[in-house]
Amino acid sequence: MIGLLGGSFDPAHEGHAHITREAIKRLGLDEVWWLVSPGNPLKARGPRAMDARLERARQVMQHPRVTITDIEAKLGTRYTAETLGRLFDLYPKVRFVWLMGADNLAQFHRWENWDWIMGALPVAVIARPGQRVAARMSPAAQTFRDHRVPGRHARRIIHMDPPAWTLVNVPMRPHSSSEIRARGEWSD
Ligand SMILES: Nc1ncnc2c1ncn2[C@@H]1O[C@H](COP(=O)(O)OP(=O)(O)OP(=O)(O)O)[C@@H](O)[C@H]1O
Ligand SMILES: O=C(O)c1ccc[n+]([C@@H]2O[C@H](COP(=O)([O-])O)[C@@H](O)[C@H]2O)c1
Repeated sequence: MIGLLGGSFDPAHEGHAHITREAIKRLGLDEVWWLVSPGNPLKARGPRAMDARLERARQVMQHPRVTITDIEAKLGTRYTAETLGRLFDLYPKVRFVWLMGADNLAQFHRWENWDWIMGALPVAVIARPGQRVAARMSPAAQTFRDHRVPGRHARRIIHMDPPAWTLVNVPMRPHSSSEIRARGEWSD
C-alpha cells in the first residue's frame, strides 16, 4: 500500500516529514510518495522552481520508505483527480491511499472531481494545528460522514473499498511553508 502526499512543498518542512512518518506508522504503509506539484490549481501565486523544491524536499525527508517525485510535472497533470487516474493506469496492481493535512480536507470540496476522488481511493486526513474543527465540519466530511472510520481504527481504511476515510489524531507540528516564506527564508 502506497500513501500519496501531494503538495506544493514550497518549501518542504518538518510538518510534512512528521505527518509522513506518522502515516507510515499509523496506517502500516509500505511506501509514501511525495507528489511535488507543478502548482496548486487553487493558488494564484506559482511556487518556486521545481528543482529547488525537490532538492529541499530530499533534504527534509530522508526515509527508506519515502520517494520524492515530480511525477505530476512529468505526466503534465495538475488536478489531483487527473493525476490519480493516470497513476491507476500506470500501476494497476498498486493500491494507493491519499494523505492530506486537515486544512486540505476543509477545502476539499473545491477540488476538481473531489467526490470522485473520495470514491476512488481511501483517504487519511492528518491533524494540523487549528484545523481539526474546520476539517470535521467541512462539506466533504459532512457529505461522506457515513464513510468515516474512527481514527483509532485508521489502519482499517487501507483494506476497505472506498469511500473510506479517517481523521488521524497525531501529536501536531506547527510548521507551515507560508510562515517560512514570510520569514524570508525561502526566496529566489
Ligand atoms: N504542519 C502540518 N501538519 C499537518 N499537515 C501538514 C502540515 N504542513 C503541511 N501539511 C499537509 O501537507 C500537504 C502539503 O502541504 P503544503 O505543501 O501546502 O504545505 P503548507 O505548509 O500547507 O503550505 P502553505 O503554508 O503554503 O499553504 C497538505 O496536505 C497539508 O495539509
Ligand atoms: O485537484 C484539485 O482541484 C486541487 C486543488 C487544490 C489542491 N490540490 C492538490 O492538493 C495538494 C496540496 O496542495 P498545496 O498547494 O496545499 O500543497 C497538491 O497535491 C495539490 O495539487 C488539488
